[in-house]
Amino acid sequence: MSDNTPAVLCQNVVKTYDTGSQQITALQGIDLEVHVGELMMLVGPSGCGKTTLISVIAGILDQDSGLCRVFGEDLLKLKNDQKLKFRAQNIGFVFQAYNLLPTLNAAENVSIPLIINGMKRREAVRKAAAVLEQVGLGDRADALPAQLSGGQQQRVAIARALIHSPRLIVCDEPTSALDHETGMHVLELLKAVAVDHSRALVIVTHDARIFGFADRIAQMDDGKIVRVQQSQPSNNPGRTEQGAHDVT
Ligand SMILES: Nc1ncnc2c1ncn2[C@@H]1O[C@H](COP(=O)(O)OP(=O)(O)OP(=O)(O)O)[C@@H](O)[C@H]1O
Repeated sequence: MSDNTPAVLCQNVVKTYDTGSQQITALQGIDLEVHVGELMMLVGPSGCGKTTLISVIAGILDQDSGLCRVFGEDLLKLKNDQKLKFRAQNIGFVFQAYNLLPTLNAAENVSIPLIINGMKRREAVRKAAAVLEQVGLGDRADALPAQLSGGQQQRVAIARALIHSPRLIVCDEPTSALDHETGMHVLELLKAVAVDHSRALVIVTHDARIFGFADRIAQMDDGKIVRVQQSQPSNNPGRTEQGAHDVT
């Protein structure tokens, strides 16, 4: 990988879902580049393809055509076990529905990426408790997902995406269940990771309160990227999109 290899490179990415009765083209030729050290937000109306796009980027879904590379790696070209390994080492994903394992407690859920990457269970759970502390859940490490509120489950999911220090973190609506203060804290944590300069973040959001954390904002509509805006530096991350301006 050369120094200027982007964290994410999508070229003419197309994805169609076949439901049997109909075909839905969710991505209609996406071109997108996310730089290393960048926090890119993806915004757009419901159903425009945001979750589909980040699922392709994270190697959870295969595109039908077009190119998608993550840190120079074309995930479509990897065999299944290689792809799983690449994802486990390099990508953290925060799902919209959190996807926590119901029979594992918070610390055990957060420890999963470390265990997949070969760490001993006891050490992984100990590290997980420390990351839970960072997201304000130090006292809920033993709780099962069903014993946690939606916002607490969301923070467990965020801790799980961060724990193995992946180079790419992809989040689907990471603040949807969080109050203002907790949402800002979580974004500060995520942003601090991206500022590391060897990593990148892609965040799907409808939450105007967090637009100010973005370096750039990509606007999607009907399966396409229609605009990419540079976010202006601001000391007020709670500002809205009016503060962004077009990149030309
Ligand atoms: N598994 C699936 N099978 C069939 N169609 C799907 C599937 N997943 C998504 N779609 C369709 O693909 C299109 C894009 O969906 P997607 O979830 O990517 O949009 P989105 O922008 O993330 O929406 P939202 O903001 O509501 O989460 C929609 O028309 C949706 O109905």
